[in-house]
Amino acid sequence: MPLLETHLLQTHRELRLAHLALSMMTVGYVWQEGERETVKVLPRSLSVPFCKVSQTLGLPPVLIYADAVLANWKKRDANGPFSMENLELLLTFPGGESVRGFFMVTLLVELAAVPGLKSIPDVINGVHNNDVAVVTKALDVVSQAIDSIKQTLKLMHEYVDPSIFYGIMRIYLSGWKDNPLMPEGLVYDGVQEKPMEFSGSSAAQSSILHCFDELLGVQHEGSSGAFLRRMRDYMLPSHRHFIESISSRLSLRSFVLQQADEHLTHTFEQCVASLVDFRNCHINTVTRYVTIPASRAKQLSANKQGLAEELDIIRRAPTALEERGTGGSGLMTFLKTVRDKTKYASISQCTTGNQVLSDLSMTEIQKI
Ligand code: HEM
Repeated sequence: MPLLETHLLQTHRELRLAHLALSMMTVGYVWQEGERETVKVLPRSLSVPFCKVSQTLGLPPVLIYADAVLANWKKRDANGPFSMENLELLLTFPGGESVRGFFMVTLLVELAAVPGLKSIPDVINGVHNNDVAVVTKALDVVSQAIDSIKQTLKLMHEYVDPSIFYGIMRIYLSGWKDNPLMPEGLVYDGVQEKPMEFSGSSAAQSSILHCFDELLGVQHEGSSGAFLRRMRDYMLPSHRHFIESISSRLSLRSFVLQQADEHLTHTFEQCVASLVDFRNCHINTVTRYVTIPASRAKQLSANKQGLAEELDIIRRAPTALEERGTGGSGLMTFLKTVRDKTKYASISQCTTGNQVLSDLSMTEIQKI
C-alpha cells in the first residue's frame, strides 16, 4: 500500500473520517490472525498518516469510541428518523449484523442522553443564580435521560448475538495496553522505534457517564478512578473540556444540601438512583456478553468435537481476553466498584444516625 498523503484533509469532518478509516484498517491488520502470531509492527503506510491525523485531532492513534460509534453512521433515508432500521455503518469489521447492532444501539444510547446533557448548563446557571426551581426542573430532565439510556441499552439484547460479540467481534475492539496478547505494545513504523501502548475501544470513553458523574459529584478513586480518568485521553478534546468544565464550575451536591428543599433533594436522589440503575443494567449486559460466554469457552476448551456452530464461535475467542474488558480493565471488579461509588453520591448516604446532613450546620457540611 502506498504512503497516504494527509495534507488535503482540511475540515474536522474529513479528519474524523480519515481517523475512522485508518483505525479500522489498523485493527484489521493487527488482529487478522486472531490471538496467534500477533503483529508487533504497524507498517509505515498506515502508521505515518494515522499518527499525523491523530495529532491534528488531539486523539490517540488507535480505534476509539469516537470513531467506532460517534463517527461511524449514516441514515439510509437522509430525511428519515434516527432509528435502528434507518441507520447503517460506514465501516465495519467481521461479525455481520451484530457489529451494526452493537454500534448503532450504542449510538442510540448517546442520542437518548442528549436532553440530559443539554440540561447541564441550566443546572450550573441555576446553582449560580440560587434558583431552586430551575435546578429542580433541569435535574428532572437529567433523571429522565438516564432512565432513557438504560431502556435503550436493553436493545442490545435484540440486535447483538452474544456468541458473535464474544467470539468474533471483541478482539477487534482490543488495544495494545494492558493486553496480555501484546505485552510490549505496537511499533508505529516511521513514527518512533519504541513500541507505543494504547487501550482498545470502550464505551468508558463515551463522555455521557463522565458528565453525569461530574454533575452529581460521583467520586471515582483508586484504580477504577485512574482508569476512568485515563479514558478521557481517548475522547475528543472538546468532550474532555466540557466534562472538566462541569466539575470546575459546580458543587451541586453542596447546593442541594444547603437548600434542604424537599422537591430538589428528591429529584437529585432520583438522578443518583437512575445512574445506579443504569450501571446495574450495564453489569447485566456485560454478564450476558462477556462473563457467560467466557465461562462457556472455558468449559468447551477441552471438548473439540461435535460442537454446534454457536459454541464453536465462542470457543474460538481469544483466551487471553477472558478476564479483561476491551479497554483493558479488570472487568467485573471495576464495574462493581464504579457502581458502588455512584451509590455514595446519594444525599441519604450522608446521614448520621437519624440526622440528615441538611440539618447540620454549614461548617459541618463543608467538612464533608
Ligand atoms: C454488549 C454491550 C456492552 C458490553 C459487553 C460492555 C462492556 C464493558 C466493559 C467490559 C467495560 C469495562 C471497561 C473496559 O475495559 O472496556 C465497560 C465499561 C463501560 N461501559 Fe460498557 N459495554 C457494553 C455496552 C455499553 C453501552 C451501550 C454503553 C453506553 C454508552 C456502555 C457504557 C460503559 C461505561 C460508561 C463504562 C465505564 C464504566 C462506568 O462508567 O460504569 N457500555 N463496558
